[in-house]
Amino acid sequence: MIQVEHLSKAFFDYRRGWVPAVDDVSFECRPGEIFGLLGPNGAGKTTTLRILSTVLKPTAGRAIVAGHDVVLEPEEVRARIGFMSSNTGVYDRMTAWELVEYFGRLYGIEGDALKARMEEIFSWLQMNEFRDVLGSKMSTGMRQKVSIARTIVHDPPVLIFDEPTSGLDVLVARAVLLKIAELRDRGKTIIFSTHSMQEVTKLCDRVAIIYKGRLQAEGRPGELLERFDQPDLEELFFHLVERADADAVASA
Ligand SMILES: Nc1ncnc2c1ncn2[C@@H]1O[C@H](COP(=O)(O)OP(=O)(O)OP(=O)(O)O)[C@@H](O)[C@H]1O
Repeated sequence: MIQVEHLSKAFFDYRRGWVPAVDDVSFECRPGEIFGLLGPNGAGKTTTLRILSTVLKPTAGRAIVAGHDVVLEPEEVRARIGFMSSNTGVYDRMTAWELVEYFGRLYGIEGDALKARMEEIFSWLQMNEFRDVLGSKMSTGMRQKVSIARTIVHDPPVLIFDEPTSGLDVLVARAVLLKIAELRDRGKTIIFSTHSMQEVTKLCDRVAIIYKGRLQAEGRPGELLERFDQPDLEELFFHLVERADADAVASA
């Protein structure tokens, strides 16, 4: 379970001054649910996910992840989450098996328990045929599977994916999304960021549309279309962006 309450994060930038990357954002993600953060470039998605994964501290507000406050108990949070971003890579000189084993050990899993968990993951992700392939020799699809494997090796209840399909071809992207859906069906709490309406429509139980750091709307996709009287997610998105821009002009 993830609870985000009035979360804000501002960065100081010499050119732009204080940039409110995340501005008073609140939402909740529940177990067995995929929650999508949908927004354009620079909307504040990555900053939000970095706060949830304890990489960044918020300027204001709070976030509780798997029962622990991200600022007050970061280690408790880190033990209970898997965070995958485009930086969650593989190492050129380690094989698939060695890399996942290495991360398993970092999470404190050892011996038979680690071996059993790895066998389960390698077969679930169909990674057995490239167990012994070095990172430097892997295809993009293989690398993405290894990234998922290292993210879930400690079987965390909460999974945070920052644009997990960015830069992937349609086949690899589809395989990743199917695995994320399976993790949801196993009862995980999943949050992921995307700028793809299609991914949200296909995958998300609930979505938060974020623009310029602010949450513009949040709810089940179908419910949102009804609430704002829009025919599809794309139209809804443009409607919310135009409304936010008009509000910004009016209050300037
Ligand atoms: N370390 C930083 N220093 C200064 N500004 C930052 C920093 N990190 C993010 N920002 C700014 O905060 C805003 C939100 O950025 P963020 O990366 O969270 O957006 P995003 O929705 O993830 O976008 P993208 O889809 O491009 O990754 C942007 O204006 C960005 O330039």
